[in-house]
Amino acid sequence: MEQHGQDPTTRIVGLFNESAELKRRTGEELAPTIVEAARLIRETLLAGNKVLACGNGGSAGDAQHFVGELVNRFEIERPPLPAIALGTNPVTVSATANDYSFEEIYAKEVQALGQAGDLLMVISTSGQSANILQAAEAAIERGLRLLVLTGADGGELADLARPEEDLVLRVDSRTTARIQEVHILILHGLCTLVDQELFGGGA
Ligand SMILES: O=C(CO)[C@@H](O)[C@H](O)[C@H](O)[C@H](O)COP(=O)(O)O
Ligand SMILES: [Zn+2]
Repeated sequence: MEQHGQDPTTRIVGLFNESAELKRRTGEELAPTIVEAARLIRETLLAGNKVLACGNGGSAGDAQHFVGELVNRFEIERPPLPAIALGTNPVTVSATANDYSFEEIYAKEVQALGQAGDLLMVISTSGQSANILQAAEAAIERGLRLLVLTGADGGELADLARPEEDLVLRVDSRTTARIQEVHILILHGLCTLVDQELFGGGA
């Protein structure tokens, strides 16, 4: 809810309350689906496959953050897990965007790196970013499964997800920043469950 015209301190307290309320509500709505998403990640890794992740702007950072925690570690000592954040090589991204289109930057990497059985995590608060939609389409074509983190009404991205194979975690808000704040909590929840269910650990 927009609350302009307030003094800055009140505005900031309002932001914290809005974020906390959305987190509380999303936890109640999505906890079982987050548990299923962790199962999808676990099945992918146990089958010897890997996780790819992508997003734009802040969500690109979220994809990289999550991958960092899989490859390094989260809360316990455990072996590194195979995960790759897409879009992190400026040479690949600029060449693809320049020679083809910005819409293809992630799809090309999915075609290059994705193998049947891998999981592609796509993060888009609107569910409408063209490069993310093309990545999801390329993943489906190559036999990957999708884990969709989105917001708003899920956009075309949520519609691409197949009920039997993919999972959608949709945060029920229209504000990009608030959705991203909840996405980060979801990602940390997934890390905790991966630690716990694959290695018997976690705080
Ligand atoms: O971090 C933020 C806003 O908090 C921005 O960088 C935001 O991620 C960008 O505008 C993205 O391009 C939005 O894309 P999407 O989430 O709609 O796919
Ligand atoms: Zn941001």
